[in-house]
Amino acid sequence: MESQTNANFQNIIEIRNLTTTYGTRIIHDRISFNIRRKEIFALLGGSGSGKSTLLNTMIFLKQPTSGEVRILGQNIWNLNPKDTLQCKLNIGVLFQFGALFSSLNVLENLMIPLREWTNFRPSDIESLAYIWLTRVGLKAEVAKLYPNELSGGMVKRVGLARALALSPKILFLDEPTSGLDPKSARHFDALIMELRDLLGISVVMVTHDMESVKGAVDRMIILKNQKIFFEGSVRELAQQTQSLDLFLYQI
Ligand SMILES: Nc1ncnc2c1ncn2[C@@H]1O[C@H](COP(=O)(O)OP(=O)(O)OP(=O)(O)O)[C@@H](O)[C@H]1O
Repeated sequence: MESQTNANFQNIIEIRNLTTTYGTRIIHDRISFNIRRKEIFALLGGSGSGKSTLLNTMIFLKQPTSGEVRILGQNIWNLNPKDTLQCKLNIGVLFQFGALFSSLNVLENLMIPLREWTNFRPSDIESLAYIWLTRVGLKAEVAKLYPNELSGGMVKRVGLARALALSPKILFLDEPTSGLDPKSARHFDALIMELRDLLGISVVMVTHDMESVKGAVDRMIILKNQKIFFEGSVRELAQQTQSLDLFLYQI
């Protein structure tokens, strides 16, 4: 029997024989891999290798042609509407450009999911929004600013706070450090690791940032020619290649 939230599952996500297509074009050809609880997992590969498409199959944006995406034991593309909604509450997504509403200030942006999905009192929603703001390393004064008044790093942090607002079990990040200077990018990596430890979440990210891969990622897959070219840790990859740096930068 499928369990909805079996806390003992070692694999929080299981991809089984997954094939995705656009029209007649095959992007992934029967790929399988697992993502474990509390790990930071990267989807890597060259431009056009299908990283975003794969991420999209896990966040309800792209239906696979065949195969399964199992999250917490459930085949997510085979759920009834009520279970789909419940499953969506287990995931938080930070899109590449933050996806903040430009006409709303930071506090209002953060309160959106809490207003929509909880019955909390307005004063509690506001307090929670402030707590998340602090958790992602932003000061309370930032609450009143509008997105166009924020730096790139701050936009990412607000987007992160909003993705975490409903306490999801899995956080999906699309190119989290793109557009950030190297110092901000490493701070963002450190924040992701800290939040993973603090909240016990699993993190799945699409990235081109090889410093993130080397510094923050536990395991990864590398996509190539519709298949998984490599699956494992940075250390395992290093054992298979003469120059890890050269290899990673050539992906
Ligand atoms: N909506 C779509 N319709 C048709 N083809 C698409 C669509 N989205 C992506 N593709 C194609 O599917 C392939 C994989 O795209 P995808 O965006 O998943 O790759 P990616 O690895 O994330 O690329 P990048 O690193 O450049 O962002 C590409 O050839 C792309 O042109």
